[in-house]
Amino acid sequence: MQDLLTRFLFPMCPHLSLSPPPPATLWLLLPVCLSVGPPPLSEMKEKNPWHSPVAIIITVIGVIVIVALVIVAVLQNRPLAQKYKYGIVLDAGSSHTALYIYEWPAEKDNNTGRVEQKHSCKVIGPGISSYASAPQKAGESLKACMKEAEQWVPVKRHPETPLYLGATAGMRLLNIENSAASDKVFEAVGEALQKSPFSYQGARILSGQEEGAFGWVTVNYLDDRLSQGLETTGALDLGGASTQISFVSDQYDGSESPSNAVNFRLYGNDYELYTHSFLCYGKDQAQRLKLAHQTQSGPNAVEDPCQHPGYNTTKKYSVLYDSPCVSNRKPQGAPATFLHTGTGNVKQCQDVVKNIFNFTDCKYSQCSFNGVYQPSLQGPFGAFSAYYFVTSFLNLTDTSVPLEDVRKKLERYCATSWSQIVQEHPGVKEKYLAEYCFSGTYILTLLTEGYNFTSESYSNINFIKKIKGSDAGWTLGYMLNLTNMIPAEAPDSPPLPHAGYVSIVSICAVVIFILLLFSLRPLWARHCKKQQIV
Ligand SMILES: Nc1nc2c(ncn2[C@@H]2O[C@H](COP(=O)(O)OP(=O)(O)OP(=O)(O)O)[C@@H](O)[C@H]2O)c(=O)[nH]1
Repeated sequence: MQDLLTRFLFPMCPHLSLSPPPPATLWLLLPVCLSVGPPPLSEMKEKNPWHSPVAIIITVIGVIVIVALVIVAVLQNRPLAQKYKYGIVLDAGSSHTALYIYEWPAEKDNNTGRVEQKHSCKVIGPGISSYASAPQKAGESLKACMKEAEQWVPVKRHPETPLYLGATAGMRLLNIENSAASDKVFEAVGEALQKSPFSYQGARILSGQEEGAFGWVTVNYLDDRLSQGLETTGALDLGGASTQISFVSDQYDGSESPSNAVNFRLYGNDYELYTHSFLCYGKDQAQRLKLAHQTQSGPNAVEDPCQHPGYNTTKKYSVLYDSPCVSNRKPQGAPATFLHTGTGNVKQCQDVVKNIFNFTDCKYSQCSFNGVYQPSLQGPFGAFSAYYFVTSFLNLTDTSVPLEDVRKKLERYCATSWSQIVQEHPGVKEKYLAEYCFSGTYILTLLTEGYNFTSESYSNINFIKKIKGSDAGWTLGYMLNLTNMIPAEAPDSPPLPHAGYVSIVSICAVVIFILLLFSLRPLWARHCKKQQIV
């Protein structure tokens, strides 16, 4: 382009220069050429207005002003080197504890930077509620993950990084059963966490409602539905000891069954959320409920349609009934153990599973089960935790597959002999392998008969583990809430990005310079005439 200007423009404006100026200034000289206009042919060789001091001074000042403006624009709006803040949440669940480290840009105003999961660590051993008889061990069990966290969070950020521990259904049950033991576990856990270099903010039991609501916040935050005010996704969480359902329904304003309502104002939008947590209906406790139903009469042996043919193991009554979910049903005079064998029949398994639900009692306009109000299902749903573990193992995450085909697939899986199942999945823990037939059947029963998903609405469910790299679960929503990371009102966003500011300032500078040259046109004309007279 510069070559073109040198070759074609300057011959057309010979009054500007005897020799072409340096290429970088060609563009700046172009408006001068156009504004001044060519002098009479006779003068072309003798008079060159560019050689006048006025022209040189104006050009130099113009160039300096433009360069200065562009430098100021670039420096003023230069994005700062990215610095991060961190937050840590320990999810003390019934089956195990997991630690999550979250990270977000430090320089964002109003805490509006996007929060992402940086790392997670699975604590070795059972959930903290299992340490009721040896509370110190609950604290010790967290040490390895806490050490890992110290390495993931930069040392200079340690003192300002908040550390929270939230306990769910396992501790809810222990608290019901033995509140003194639950306090001791929290004491031991608190002592261990206070020794960490982070800013420990305390440990507490989340209510079922909080667990459901924060799971819903997590899913919708990660999907950017809250910040953009889009239709929200419902959240289905299946834990070991409890299960949660949370969604927004046009039909629900909190007037019917107000205890299921949670109100949020997020990014300038109001949400009236329906949420319910069913204690004892997590995957592990539901299996206890089912086995308790099967052992009502205290038999020596149980033939279980939810176990594979060929499965057989001896189980203790004392272990099976060691939970507040079933302890009051322990059969009198039962033997110490029973032989648990499998027949692998899904239809019969579903019939047994249905016994743990009460589908008939309902004092509201409509219910899910156990007399709990539930408005009509609405919108898409994200199903996570054990919903995902089980459906992904069984290859059932594709909800566009008709429910009938899903049932047939499960039927074939349950009917497969136990020895074949063990042989085909050498890397999977036997504890999990022994559960998938029951868990798959339980999930289908809970969704269709419990929550009333139909063959049609079933396809609105997405079985998910992570969203954009962060685990789906209540922990992120909990931290966002405690650190006020979601503003109630929509934050003001800068009208332009950095590159936009620089471009606009540069364009304005060039335009001002051209206008300046045009405004000096009469002066140029006089100057040229003077030269002519001389
Ligand atoms: N198959 C399989 N099951 C898992 C895995 N991890 C956890 N589970 C089981 O899935 C169920 C749900 O796990 P979590 O979401 O961690 O539940 P939790 O937090 O312990 O339980 P709650 O306190 O009720 O929330 C439990 O029965 C776990 O034993 C896994 O990797 N594979």
